[in-house]
Formats: sequence, C-alpha cells, structure tokens
Amino acid sequence: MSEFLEIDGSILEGGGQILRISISLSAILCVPIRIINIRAKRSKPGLAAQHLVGIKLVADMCGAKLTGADMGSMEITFIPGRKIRQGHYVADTRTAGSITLLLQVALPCALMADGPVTLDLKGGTNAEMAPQIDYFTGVFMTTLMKFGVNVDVKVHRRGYYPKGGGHVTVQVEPVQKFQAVKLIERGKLVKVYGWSFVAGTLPIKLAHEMADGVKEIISPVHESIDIQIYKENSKTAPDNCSGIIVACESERGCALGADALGRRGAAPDHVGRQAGLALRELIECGACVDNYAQDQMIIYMALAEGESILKCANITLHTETAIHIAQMISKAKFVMYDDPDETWTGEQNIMHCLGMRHTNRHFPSEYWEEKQRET
Ligand SMILES: Nc1ncnc2c1ncn2[C@@H]1O[C@H](COP(=O)(O)OP(=O)(O)OP(=O)(O)O)[C@@H](O)[C@H]1O
Repeated sequence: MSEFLEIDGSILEGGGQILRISISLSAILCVPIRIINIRAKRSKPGLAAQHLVGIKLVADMCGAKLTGADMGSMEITFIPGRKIRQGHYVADTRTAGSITLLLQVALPCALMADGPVTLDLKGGTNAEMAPQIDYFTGVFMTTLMKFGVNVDVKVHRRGYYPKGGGHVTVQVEPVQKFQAVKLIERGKLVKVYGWSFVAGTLPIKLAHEMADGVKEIISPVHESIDIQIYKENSKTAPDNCSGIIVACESERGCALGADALGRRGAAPDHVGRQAGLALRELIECGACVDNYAQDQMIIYMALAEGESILKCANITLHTETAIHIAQMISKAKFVMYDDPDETWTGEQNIMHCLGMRHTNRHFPSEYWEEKQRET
C-alpha cells in the first residue's frame, strides 16, 4: 500500500483550491499526501507562483518534506512534520499572486501552531479571482471569528496586477480547537457598507461612479448604504487599480460581501452594478454566508468541535470540491440539503458538517494562560 494518500487535482473545480485545502489538512492532521494532475482544469495547468509559494510556506511552518514543487509542476508529494511551529515566516509571490490565497493555505495551519505565528506576505492585495484583502478583513473575518479565532491584519502596501509588490503582516494566536458555527437564520439587515477605491493615477471620479452603480442596485432592498470613497495613498499604493467591495451585516451577526475590480473598457458604474447585483442576490435569498466564504469555511467546519451548519445561496463547485477533499483527508462528514423553508425555490443550499473535533496537541496552554492574566 502507498505511504501517501493520493489526491487527484483534476476533480470537480480542478484548480488551485484543491492544492491549498489538501496541504493545510495534511499539515494539521499529519497525513502524507501525493497530489497529481495539479490544476488540470486550468488553461495553464500545474503550479503557478502563488501556489508554489503557499505550499513552500506551509512546508516551512511544519518542517515538511516536499518533493516536485517547481513552477508548472503537476505532481507533488508532501510529508508533513510532527507539528506546526510558531515563529515569523516570510513568503513573497514576486508577482501579483494573491496574498489572501497565501493566507488561505497558511492561516488554518498558523491557528494550529505550537505558539504565535507572524506571517509577512507579499504579492497582490486586490487581485481578480481571489478575495480582496479588504473583503478578508472587513467581511470574511466576521464569519471566521465565530470559529473562535482572532487574527490581526496590517496592510503596509497595496499590490495590484501585473506588478504585485503588496505587503501584509498577519499576527495569529493559535487555538486549541475550532468552535462549531451555526448560521441558519440571517435576520434583518442592520447595515450595508463598502469601499470604493482608486489608486495610482486613476481619477477619484471612477470610485464615485462605482459607488453609484452599487447604490442603484441595492437601494430598492436597503435604503441606507455607507460606501467609503477614496484614493489610496500614493506612497503605499503607487500603481493603478480601481475596485469596489460591498457588504452587509445582519442583526444575527452574518456578514456577506461581493466585489469587483475595475477593468479597461468596463464602465465604472457597470463594475459597481456587477458587485451590487451579486450582493442583492445574496440579500434576497436569505443566505447567511456569501458565495466566496462558503468554500473557505469548509476546512474550519471539518476540524471544528461538532455540528456546524451554514445557510448559503446555491452551493458552488468550489464548495463541493473543498468538501470532497475535506472528507478524504479528515474524519468530517458533510451533508447538503434543500432549505426546509417552502418559499425557497433554489438548489441545495444548506451545508451541514459533523466536524472531527480536532485538538491542537501542541497548543501552548501556559503561554495562553499568561496572556489571559495580562489582559
Ligand atoms: N471575488 C472574490 N471575492 C472573494 N473570494 C474570492 C473571489 N474570487 C475567488 N475567491 C475565492 O478564491 C479562491 C479561488 O480558488 P481557485 O482554485 O479558483 O483559485 P487559484 O488558486 O487561483 O487557482 P486557479 O488559478 O487554479 O483557479 C476560492 O476560495 C474562492 O472562493
């Protein structure tokens, strides 16, 4: 029998997310893995800069033996070390490769370390097809904190496509366990908010137009919308970029977001409307998490203490993929079903997970008690 659990990177979504969730779970649960057909469904398959840097970062954190990790490689093996070590780690994609996707692979590991971890991450802060850093801090973290974690994020410099060069520091206190999370009833919205920005030489009027686009779509479902409109500081964001992140929070503490980046040839009000429409759909269907948080919550649900339930809009292929991998590597069990609410006419939208109750055996209890006394 092989000493590795074999993961097929071409299944379902067939992209970089398979790699990230597999590596994180392998490091946390000490399961040696071989990943084949990496990103086979992408136009340029194999490891790109962001994936390579992310897996090397986790290998460093847990002292793993990593083979095959080169640019373009379609197969790697990863033999994790015994524990995830506290410390200061630096990772640089040297491209606009997304910092939040580096975090996607490294954060669950840092939370299961034997002491505090600092991650100094360099790359893109606001990239296409990845969470913008502002979504991460202003929306995603609200849901993440419900798993009993706290993370401090500082953005020193913005990095945009194609140059990158952004820099973010993330301070992570480890936890012993992840709490289970149930978000089934969203309740009334208490605020709709967002950020509309330009950077570099782009005129502020673009940010106003993006915000107007959002307001046009959202105001029929929620009257007051608080969007900050600004130009980034040229010292910390010298390159050109524009974008919008729009979010809502409910009386029951659910936070959901949607976003869009400006593109050459796309009218800014259209960019705003695009983000507004995505958020409006979420608001109207009563989801408790947005379409991007769904798949990113799977690893935390799988490891958590007991039963987590999230009400989503329709379950995405990224989410199905993350569930498939989580069930292969961990002992968690997921079930998806339709909302019992009869007014729901969509597809399956409730995710139920019996988490495996993973305990961080290396949790630094003494350090933690000392810290509690200090505060
Ligand atoms: N606009 C967005 N806002 C927030 N999160 C996003 C957004 N777009 C994508 N994501 C998240 O980013 C991740 C992208 O995973 P995916 O496998 O597609 O990317 P990847 O690593 O760049 O690989 P590939 O290039 O193979 O697609 C998913 O977790 C997805 O939910």
